[in-house]
Amino acid sequence: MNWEELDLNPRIIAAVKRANVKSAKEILSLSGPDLQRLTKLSKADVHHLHTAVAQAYCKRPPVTALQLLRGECPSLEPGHRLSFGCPVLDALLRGGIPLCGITELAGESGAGKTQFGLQLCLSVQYPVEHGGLGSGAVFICTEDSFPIKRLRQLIAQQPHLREDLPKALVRSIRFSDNIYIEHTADLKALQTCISKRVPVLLSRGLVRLVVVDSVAGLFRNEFQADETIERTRHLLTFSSALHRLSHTYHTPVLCINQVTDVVDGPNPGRCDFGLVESRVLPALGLAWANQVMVRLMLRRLGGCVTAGEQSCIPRRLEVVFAPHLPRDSCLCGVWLEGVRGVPLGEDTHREPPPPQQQLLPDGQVRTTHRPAAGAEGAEDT
Ligand SMILES: Nc1ncnc2c1ncn2[C@@H]1O[C@H](COP(=O)(O)OP(=O)(O)OP(=O)(O)O)[C@@H](O)[C@H]1O
Repeated sequence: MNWEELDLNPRIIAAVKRANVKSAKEILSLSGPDLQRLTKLSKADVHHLHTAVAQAYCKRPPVTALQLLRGECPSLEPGHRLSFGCPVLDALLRGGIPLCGITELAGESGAGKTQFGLQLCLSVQYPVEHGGLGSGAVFICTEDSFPIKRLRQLIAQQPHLREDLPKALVRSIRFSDNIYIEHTADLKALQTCISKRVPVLLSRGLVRLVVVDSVAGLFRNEFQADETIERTRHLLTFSSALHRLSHTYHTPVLCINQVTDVVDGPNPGRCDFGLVESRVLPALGLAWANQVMVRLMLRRLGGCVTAGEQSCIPRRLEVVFAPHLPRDSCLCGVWLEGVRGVPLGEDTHREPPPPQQQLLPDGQVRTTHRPAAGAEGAEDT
């Protein structure tokens, strides 16, 4: 921060420099009494300091609609995205997940969706030049309790995942201090969290990523099959609150979603975004799909993929739709150190045999999927 540009008495600026306060963010997130203690300034001086810094921030040029559309932010490089911390995944998503709008990650249970969410909570904390946003994350759990053991493991393994970064930088970040965990057991609690608690964290600059794990559970549980209009109304209220937060604070929002089985086979009348071949579709239907800017699908495949001494069940991360991306996919795995893509050429993935098709007496075709040799009961190691 260039303190000399602020409309402040040089005495106050000197006190701030003496106290080693370096950024406007630090000033705005400290309370008056804390700033007084640090700078040894009077209450009136601290009030002037807070006001001058806040005014300087308000004078930043407004973001235009075109900038929002391109994912640009005046203080960031145009098109800056939140990196996954893995070159293969980042290449698929052209840098990572966009800063504006809702990114959905759908997949079956055990696909590794939560692992992706946790990894983003860590990568957001790296400085902008290393693909992060230099801030924390808020992780909203709606069903299961927060996987704290796995988070600790991922933090301990960060030097291995981010081998591209200086070890001292990785060790200097206090990852667990910057992840705010919220548990919301019902829709009312979720709305309160999104409309009251999350904005406080965002406005204080404490977080720059919102993860909701997951969206489907609460909306499925709280409404009966004949209450679709009411459910859609709540869904739209929820999604518009997320959009407001994302656009106001230029913050990526990751919504984890479950999938539903396709029971009636391919149906040309149903809008499933080219996923007609799939046996599962993201939950919550078209009303929710229209609120999502980027839809990603994560699938567990058969077979096994190895890297060094580790092996795991391969996953395919697929871009279903996104305004800036083609339909594409990449192979990845959930390893001890986190989610990583498998680069082409290093692909040791053994594909399972192709599905067998059998014509039944009633004219229908039965498809049987067989696991790869040696993959039955395979577990990630
Ligand atoms: N320590 C670990 N090392 C390697 N892989 C792990 C580790 N912990 C979890 N996994 C992998 O991640 C998978 C679970 O991932 P995750 O909990 O993210 O799934 P999910 O898609 O969120 O499932 P659900 O919808 O049931 O919550 C496990 O099946 C396992 O393959």
